Amino acid sequence: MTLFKQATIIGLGLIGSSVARALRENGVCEIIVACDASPECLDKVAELKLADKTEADLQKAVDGSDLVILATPVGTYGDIGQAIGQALDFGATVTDVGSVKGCVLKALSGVLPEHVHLIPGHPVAGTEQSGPEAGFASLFAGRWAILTPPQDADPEAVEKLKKMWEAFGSKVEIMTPEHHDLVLAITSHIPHLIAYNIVGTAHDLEGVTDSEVIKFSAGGFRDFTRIAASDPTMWRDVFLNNKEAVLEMLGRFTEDLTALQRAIRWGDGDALFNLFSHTREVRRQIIEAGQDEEAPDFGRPHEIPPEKQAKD
Ligand SMILES: NC(=O)c1ccc[n+]([C@@H]2O[C@H](COP(=O)([O-])OP(=O)(O)OC[C@H]3O[C@@H](n4cnc5c(N)ncnc54)[C@H](O)[C@@H]3O)[C@@H](O)[C@H]2O)c1
Ligand SMILES: O=C(O)C(=O)C[C@]1(C(=O)O)C=C[C@@H](O)C=C1
Repeated sequence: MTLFKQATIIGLGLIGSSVARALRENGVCEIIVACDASPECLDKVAELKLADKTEADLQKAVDGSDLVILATPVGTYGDIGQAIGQALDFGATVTDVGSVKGCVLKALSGVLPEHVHLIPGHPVAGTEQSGPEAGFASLFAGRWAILTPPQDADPEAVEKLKKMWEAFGSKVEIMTPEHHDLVLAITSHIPHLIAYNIVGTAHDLEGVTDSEVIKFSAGGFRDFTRIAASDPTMWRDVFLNNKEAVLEMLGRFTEDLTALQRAIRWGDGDALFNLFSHTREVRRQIIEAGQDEEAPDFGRPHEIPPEKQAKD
């Protein structure tokens, strides 16, 4: 289904390159232009034939495109917006895939011209890997794509973008950026913070325990190390740009952790057992939802091709 004439993707890492593959595989646009700050990345994109054209210059890259997708760390948006603003085609749609949404309008609405449709987006799908080789076309299939259009957004432009994500196999939900950032703070951002912290603490203990923390790391810790291997630049920008929601959710998390600490100290087995039973039920519900085609499937595992999976 051809929805756009020419799509420019800025940032051809894991997500941008997956978008390029999905655009092509599903015939969503006629021409794909790839733009990235890294010459090595653009060389790889050309070698993998992920785009019809590679272009290092931001203004040249967006010229003639009716769709521009930002797929760089969210902290880069302001500078990119400044650079492309005057070069955008009349009536073009500008969207993004960033993990934080409140910051997008703040960074871009002042620097983009009035004639473009700015519709922020976020595919809730990813892996811990980075770069154009890590991407794959089916990354978004069966996953949510969240759009956070401004209140005065053009309904036709929103609908077209919704159709693009649906063509990739995603289910689309529309919400406010504030709601997005609060929900994702607890379901995605804090889990990453916890993983970074526990792996960091364990690494610090290495000296004390004579390397045994890593040597005897059990399944649970290994799962944390996968998440803690995620891209440092991307996640630095997530936390700096979703500060309020993350700090609010972290406050609640810390209170609950203190309650657990107290239960352990005072031997309150019932409190521990009740919480662990409840969380087991949450997991069961998530798995069930993932298997039910009609239900939300946040818990459904990715169909990650074997060659793109984390190596243990
Ligand atoms: N990794 C995930 O699981 C995931 C999931 C959903 C959304 N996201 C979001 O997608 C975006 C990209 O993440 P990723 O995982 O693909 O990262 P990545 O590190 O794999 O790729 C980012 C690419 O952007 C390029 N880049 C950086 N600054 C640039 C600039 N100023 N101009 C042009 N190119 C620039 C880099 O060279 C790199 O090729 C982020 O905003 C992230 O929050 C990531
Ligand atoms: O599966 C993973 O490795 C991810 O971290 C993906 C994940 C997530 O937290 O679920 C990470 C960041 C995103 O913005 C969306 C998805």
